[in-house]
Amino acid sequence: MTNHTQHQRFSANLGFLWADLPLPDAIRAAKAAGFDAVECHWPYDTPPSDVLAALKETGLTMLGLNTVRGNPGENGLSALPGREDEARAAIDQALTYGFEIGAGAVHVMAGFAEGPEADAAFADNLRYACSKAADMGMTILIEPLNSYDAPGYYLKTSRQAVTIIERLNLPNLKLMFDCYHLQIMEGDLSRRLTACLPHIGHVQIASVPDRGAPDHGELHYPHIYAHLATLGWDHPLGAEYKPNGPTDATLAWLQQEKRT
Ligand SMILES: O=C(O)C(=O)[C@@H](O)CO
Ligand SMILES: [Mg+2]
Repeated sequence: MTNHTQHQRFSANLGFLWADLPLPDAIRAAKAAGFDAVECHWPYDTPPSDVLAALKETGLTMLGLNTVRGNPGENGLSALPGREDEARAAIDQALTYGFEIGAGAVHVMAGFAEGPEADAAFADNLRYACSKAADMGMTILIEPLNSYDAPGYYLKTSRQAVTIIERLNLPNLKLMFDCYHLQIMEGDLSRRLTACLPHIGHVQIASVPDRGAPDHGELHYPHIYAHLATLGWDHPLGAEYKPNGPTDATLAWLQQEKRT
């Protein structure tokens, strides 16, 4: 039973939802299912004109996309010392593609790294990304990932991300608050959402610990939705979960939220 009055809106993360469909068809499927927006991971194999056509046809907005991960086994380039040229090429690629399809944000992926040289590389690459993104009216997101799924990933906690955001003090540098990752790493999500709110650019959801639909597991999402409503959060929440079957068969939670 939900207890919130303000409806949250939801964005389908097409990196996971309808991942078996070509991206334009996944956008159409998200619209048919009742999502309010879409987001993706790595759309680069699809011509941006095809994505744009599907967005126009459905009236949905693509909220964001990721920079490429790099070589096989890598998970981003921007905190890797000595890889600045590749990191910036990845940032340029994401911003150009994102701008063309009207996406508001690019998630700059840090990669597997640690230590002072990684800190410096990440800061320099974020300054570069934010300056270019500002010229395009876009936001740069950084996202802590949990250490079970991404052991050794540079960004591990919201605390670390907020420290970077506050130190760099760039108006278009924001936190991707993925409830799934942050529940695993830090918990205390209600207080953490409140504390991080000024720095949050996007919120994502999935069940914990299995990263399924947000209707089971250790997080009670109706509470999170209500809490976000009290904080005045009104951007669509990114449904970034791994369907345990055909995506359309996993959407009871969305239909329930639309009914409340
Ligand atoms: O894994 C996540 O969570 C994401 O949001 C991806 O964009 C990063 O792999
Ligand atoms: Mg995420």
